[in-house]
Amino acid sequence: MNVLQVVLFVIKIIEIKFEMNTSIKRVRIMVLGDSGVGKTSLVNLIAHNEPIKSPSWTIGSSVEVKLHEYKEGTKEQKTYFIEMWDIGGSNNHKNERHVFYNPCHGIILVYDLTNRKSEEHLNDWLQELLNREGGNSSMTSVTSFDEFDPENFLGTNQIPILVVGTKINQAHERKPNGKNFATQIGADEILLDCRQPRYLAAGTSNSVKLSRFFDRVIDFSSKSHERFGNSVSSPIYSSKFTIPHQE
Ligand SMILES: Nc1nc2c(ncn2[C@@H]2O[C@H](COP(=O)(O)OP(=O)(O)OP(=O)(O)O)[C@@H](O)[C@H]2O)c(=O)[nH]1
Repeated sequence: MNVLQVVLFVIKIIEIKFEMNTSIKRVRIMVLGDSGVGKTSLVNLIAHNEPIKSPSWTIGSSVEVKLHEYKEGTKEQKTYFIEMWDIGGSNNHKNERHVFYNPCHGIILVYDLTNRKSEEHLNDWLQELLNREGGNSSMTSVTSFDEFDPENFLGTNQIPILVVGTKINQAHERKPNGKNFATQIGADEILLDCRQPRYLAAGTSNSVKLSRFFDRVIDFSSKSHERFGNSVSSPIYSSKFTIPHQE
């Protein structure tokens, strides 16, 4: 058994105990991006509303859980557990990472605003997840397409994606609207400093975007269950597609 298999085994046991102890449903989000962009810092801020003091290098993955009120303030309001799977960005584990990618009900793509390459790499991260080993083409909603088409991301059956740009406190310039990755895939984007809780404070546009994203993830998870039952896999893309390279 290698380290990743041991980690997965322990996670499975925790999940089984967790399910025995609670009737609250849970959904699972993958948090992806290059090493050092701030995934651990972001996930900690979202889960605990406070910055992490000294984030360590993530080996394999780590999981944080947050309680979320689905459709808060409406008759449909319901509490859910949001699992955020922080996947280590190091290339050392590139070949084994796919074991964490299933099931997946939503994706947070993280890049560093001071590191242009990290935004360009988001397409690779998306491809890696969507074409993951174990991806079952019979469960996907999209066939193949050569050119990126935002419609393929915006349909109600498509997996929700949120793009997050970190280290805004160090960023000097920002690409004009329309040139950034989030705009190209038609996803919501949040820009923040993960060390400052005010960026996700209640009532801010960022916190509204995050809450709306979690609601969409829950909708997507419910639809997956309706269509595919309690399958281990969730229906996400496994199609081949390309996103035009940014200048
Ligand atoms: N100034 C600033 N520093 C940040 C921000 N987010 C993260 N950092 C710092 O960036 C470094 C890397 O952050 P991590 O959260 O460990 O990055 P990661 O993406 O989880 O990295 P891996 O575990 O290697 O995949 C740490 O020193 C953080 O304190 C931010 O928004 N602003």
